Amino acid sequence: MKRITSNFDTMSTLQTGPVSPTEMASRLPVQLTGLVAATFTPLTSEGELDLSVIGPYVDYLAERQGVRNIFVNGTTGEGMSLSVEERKRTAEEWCLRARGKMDNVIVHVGCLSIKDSKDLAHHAETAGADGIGVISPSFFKPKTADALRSYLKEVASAAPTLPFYYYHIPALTGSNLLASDVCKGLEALVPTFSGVKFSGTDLMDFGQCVRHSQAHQSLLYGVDEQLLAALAFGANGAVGSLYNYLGSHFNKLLMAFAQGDLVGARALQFSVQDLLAFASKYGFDVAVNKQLMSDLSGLSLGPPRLPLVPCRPETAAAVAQKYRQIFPEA
Ligand SMILES: CC(=O)N[C@@H]([C@@H](O)[C@H](O)[C@H](O)CO)[C@@H](O)CC(=O)C(=O)O
Repeated sequence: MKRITSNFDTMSTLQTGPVSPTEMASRLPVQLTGLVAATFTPLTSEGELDLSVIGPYVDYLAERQGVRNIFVNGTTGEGMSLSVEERKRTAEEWCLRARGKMDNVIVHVGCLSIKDSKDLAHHAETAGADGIGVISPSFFKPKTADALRSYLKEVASAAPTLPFYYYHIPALTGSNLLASDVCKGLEALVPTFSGVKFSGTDLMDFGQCVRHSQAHQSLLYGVDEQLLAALAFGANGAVGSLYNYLGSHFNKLLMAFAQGDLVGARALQFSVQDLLAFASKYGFDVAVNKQLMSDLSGLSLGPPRLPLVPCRPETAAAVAQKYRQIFPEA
């Protein structure tokens, strides 16, 4: 694992007084780029954590999908449905098993209670994570960008050596704050601010995040079926669930885009959209997605946790069949 905390360690020992945001930025680690798989959390059929699957899962991503970064305990990982203790155990196992195999393990630490978020942020640091991500609280929602920035500042302060990513996912948090507003001036409050995980469809907002970002920050897009559009706007990478089983396909898309082959990149993106258009007829959600990943990878990921209900086996089988038809080489 490429530990990217060392610059922060150096930073804290060298620091003798207040450091300007510009100086801080020059000490930050290099950008996170490429694909980041948002991992599922393996559960037993009784709904308990099944940590034994995490080692083989890491190998599958690295060897079969060419994916070298993971985002754990996020939406796909049902982080908000796990207890704090379960989130700690899961994060520890991912960090342990990813060592030497993944470049970055980013741990999502957002909770409804700021105390729990801070506890998880601190824990991620001690567990050896390479970064943390935080969503907006979603029950009492921050009414202003200022309020959310204050919240993010406090959570980030519990992991002062880890790169911090603001995780924008408005459809699930119900927050109507623009990510570009939230990020305005965030580096002055959060010295570790390293970018945004943008799981929204408002490409103007995304464009504004890119436009006002700093060179060391990563703009990671999270709506996999329209990644190509975000690349055109300047995304540095992508975090999403589909990279679990379409990582090698999306790596081709990234390559085609980098080489200026827009026709090729578009064809690769359209085939993903074809799969999603088919799957959405079945109500494609984390439950269906998790079962699909189990079927395609052979990893036993178990059921989702309530309130998500298990996907009917016929549904996952139909989507898996479509996947094999569209991606015969995968
Ligand atoms: C709402 C949702 O689950 N979005 C996914 C996407 O990867 C999504 O599954 C994909 O674009 C298919 O719609 C990610 O943005 C979520 C994510 O990165 C995470 O698990 O934290």
